[in-house]
Amino acid sequence: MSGAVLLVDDEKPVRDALGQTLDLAGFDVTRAGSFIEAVDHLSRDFAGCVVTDVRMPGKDGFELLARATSTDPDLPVILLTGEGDIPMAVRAMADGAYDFLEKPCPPRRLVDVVTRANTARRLTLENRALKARLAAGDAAERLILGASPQMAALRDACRRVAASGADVLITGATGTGKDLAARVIHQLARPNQPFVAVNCGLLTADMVRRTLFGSDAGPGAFLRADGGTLFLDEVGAMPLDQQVALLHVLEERQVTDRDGRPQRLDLRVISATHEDLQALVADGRFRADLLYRLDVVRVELPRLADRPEDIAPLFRAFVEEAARRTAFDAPPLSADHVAPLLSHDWPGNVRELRNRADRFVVGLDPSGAQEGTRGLSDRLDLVERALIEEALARHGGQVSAACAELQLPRKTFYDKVKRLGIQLDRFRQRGG
Ligand SMILES: Nc1ncnc2c1ncn2[C@@H]1O[C@H](COP(=O)(O)OP(=O)(O)OP(=O)(O)O)[C@@H](O)[C@H]1O
Repeated sequence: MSGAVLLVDDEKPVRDALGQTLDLAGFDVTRAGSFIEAVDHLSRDFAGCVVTDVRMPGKDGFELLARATSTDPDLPVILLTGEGDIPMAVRAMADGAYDFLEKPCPPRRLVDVVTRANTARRLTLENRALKARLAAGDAAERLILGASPQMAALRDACRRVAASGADVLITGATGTGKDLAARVIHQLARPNQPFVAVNCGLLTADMVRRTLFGSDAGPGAFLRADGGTLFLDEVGAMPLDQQVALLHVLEERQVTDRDGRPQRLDLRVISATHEDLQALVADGRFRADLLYRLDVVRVELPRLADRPEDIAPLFRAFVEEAARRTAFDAPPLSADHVAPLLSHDWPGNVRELRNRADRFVVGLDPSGAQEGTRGLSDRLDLVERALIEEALARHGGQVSAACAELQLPRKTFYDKVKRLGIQLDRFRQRGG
């Protein structure tokens, strides 16, 4: 997990001693006795750093530095210098050397410098991979992570559904990615158009009516989503009388505006539920005709525990993302961290895994592996930020609703948003 080191020194005893120190510190060490032996290992995706002696018979360490920087200017090269070589080594820093170490080098210093170099290297490679993914893939590829067959099938399903224009029902347990799948379908089919999300589970009957059809406060979600996508989350919680009204709009594809004039709608409706709608129909809590109308195309999301091969890669991706978001370093992940993830059954699915990654990055991991590496105020900031962001997400970015839920005066809320670097825009519903 600590990364690779290409260790180059012509003197075997030095190579052995330094190599052993690095082995013990957990690095994956490749040893080379000369420039010629070393060059074959240099590549643009080498996942670590080079530690090379300066003085070697034949081509020396400076020539290896030149070759490494021409292969990849971001590959860290650490020079091992004798006493007389320091002025040259200092000049070599200007030519792109990462650092230099004077021989004999204390093990602790060697490990520190290599750890720093490899952290920088990991970030470089991650950024490159992210940029490549962003440049290469469509929204399904960019946003839906996971190499399991179920996730490949989900990406395909989103593409097919997007191309079809049909209304969609997304089913799956909490945190499996229903909201994400809806946004991906929208992005693939109607990018740059409004995406309006209504969470039927959070609203009273009267609020559902006003949110969907409008009120004195403004036009309803149908009109706001016109041209784009209306996402009805937790549709199983919709009150029965609103189900009738919804069915009517879905069939007629028109609503009346505030002046009572009929307006034709061009939008896709995506509904989502974690409930068994058929069972709700049997219970008399959901209309069979509405279910039939919503369920034109169905996308089912698998539980995380049913695709265990995705758990560790997703956790890594979320740790890296949390590190970028919080400006904390991503702590190294060892097998000790990954094993408990695989034995857990993840009732909260991907959301739970993502929250666990957030806690891991700030040292609140339940294994205690990172305990003590962050100060108390850093940890409290993260908890505060998570609670505020969750409230904003729940209320579609509406500050007054988030303040009410968190019982915070508006000014205090804005002070915290500023201090914690929360971007309110991220939570505002487009078109909403
Ligand atoms: N395959 C995936 N790749 C990347 N992120 C994912 C994936 N699946 C889910 N997520 C992330 O997990 C979190 C939960 O997903 P989401 O909100 O879409 O779940 P949900 O099924 O709508 O949950 P709920 O039913 O509780 O509303 C989000 O942060 C989402 O981006």
